[in-house]
Amino acid sequence: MTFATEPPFRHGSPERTAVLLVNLGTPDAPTPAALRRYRAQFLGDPRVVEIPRVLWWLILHGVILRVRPAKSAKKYESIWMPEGSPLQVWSAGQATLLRGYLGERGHPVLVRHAMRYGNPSVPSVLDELKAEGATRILLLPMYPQYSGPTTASAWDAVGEWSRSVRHVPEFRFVNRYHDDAAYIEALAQRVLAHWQTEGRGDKLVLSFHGVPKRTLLLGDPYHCECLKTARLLGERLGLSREQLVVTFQSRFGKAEWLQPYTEPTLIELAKQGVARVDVMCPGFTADCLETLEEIDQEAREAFLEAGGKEFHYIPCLNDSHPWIAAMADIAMRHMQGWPMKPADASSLEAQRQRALAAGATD
Ligand SMILES: C=CC1=C(C)c2cc3[nH]c(cc4nc(cc5[nH]c(cc1n2)c(C)c5CCC(=O)O)C(CCC(=O)O)=C4C)c(C)c3C=C
Ligand SMILES: [Fe+2]
Ligand SMILES: [Fe+2]
Repeated sequence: MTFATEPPFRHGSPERTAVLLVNLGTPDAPTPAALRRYRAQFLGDPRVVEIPRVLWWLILHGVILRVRPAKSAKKYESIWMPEGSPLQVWSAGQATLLRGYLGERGHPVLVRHAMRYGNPSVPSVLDELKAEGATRILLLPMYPQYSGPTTASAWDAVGEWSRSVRHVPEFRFVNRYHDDAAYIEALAQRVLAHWQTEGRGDKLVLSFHGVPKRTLLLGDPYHCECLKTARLLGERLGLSREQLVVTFQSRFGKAEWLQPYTEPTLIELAKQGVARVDVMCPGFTADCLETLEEIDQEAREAFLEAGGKEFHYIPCLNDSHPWIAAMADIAMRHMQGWPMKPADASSLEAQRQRALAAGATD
């Protein structure tokens, strides 16, 4: 084991605070080769697929890395934006906007985004932040609900990076904000804005990314946190139990995952005569393959084919003003005790106006 050579320590050298947003990651291009690289890293993580390593290696290299990348590349192609993968585009934008918001609130901090799998990688961004003088780093996951395969896996990457560093920055980790009032309010504003222009559906379907059911039985809090988010959002919107439907999507592999599954539920609703559904994915803070392709394309088609009349997809929080403000609130709360300038409360409305002028959505 060797540690990086670092400039000699000096008292009084500037110390900077940084916020690092971490999301899952996405391929660099919508091609089978890029997909294979991304997936080998993602699906090779023992936090993501919990089966004996030898068995998993055979399945991974035998089937998953050979057969499915071509299929998956076509799906990515259908959602790719001119600037790149939606998850990448939104994540970069969120970091830029958050930097502005925190600066206005008296926290002139470095803000970056990194991906657990793919680029920009967690170690490469931590290297950059350290080179820029960051001695305090807040890790903020773009997953509101904690789970081993997402949140804990991101922290694994931070831990691995630290093992090669001599002077490790002071880290703080936000594990969850599934019940944070500002996050719930940002979701509610997204739904209300949609209802205002499009009217209201018969049901609001909240579709969360699934995990294997086994992880729930082994003590992962993810399922419980998804249900709490849904309950709080339902209460905020004044919805009855009948009007709110919680489902889990993106099942992968043959094992049972959290139920009820999104697409079969939508088909069942259509068959029961539900004419219009509004569908939202509160567990994703940025639109990505799983929302734009799996929900807005595939699930939409399934619902309409089963006799449903109207399918309304409500976009993720992305660059909406209430969401960036919520991120700023959450970050500030976790940075307490770190040196900072006092917040200038009078500039908050001015900040909102500038954010809107700069392209954030309200
Ligand atoms: C939001 C939380 C997420 C959880 C929990 C999660 C668990 C999980 N995912 C897989 C397998 C796949 N996930 C895929 C895509 C994907 N997953 C998340 C988020 C969570 N995953 C996001 C944001 C994305 C989108 C990435 C993008 O590029 O837009 C995929 C598809 C990628 C592909 O190769 O086609 C798979 C497969 C497992 C096994 C798992 C829990 C154990
Ligand atoms: Fe996933
Ligand atoms: Fe999917």
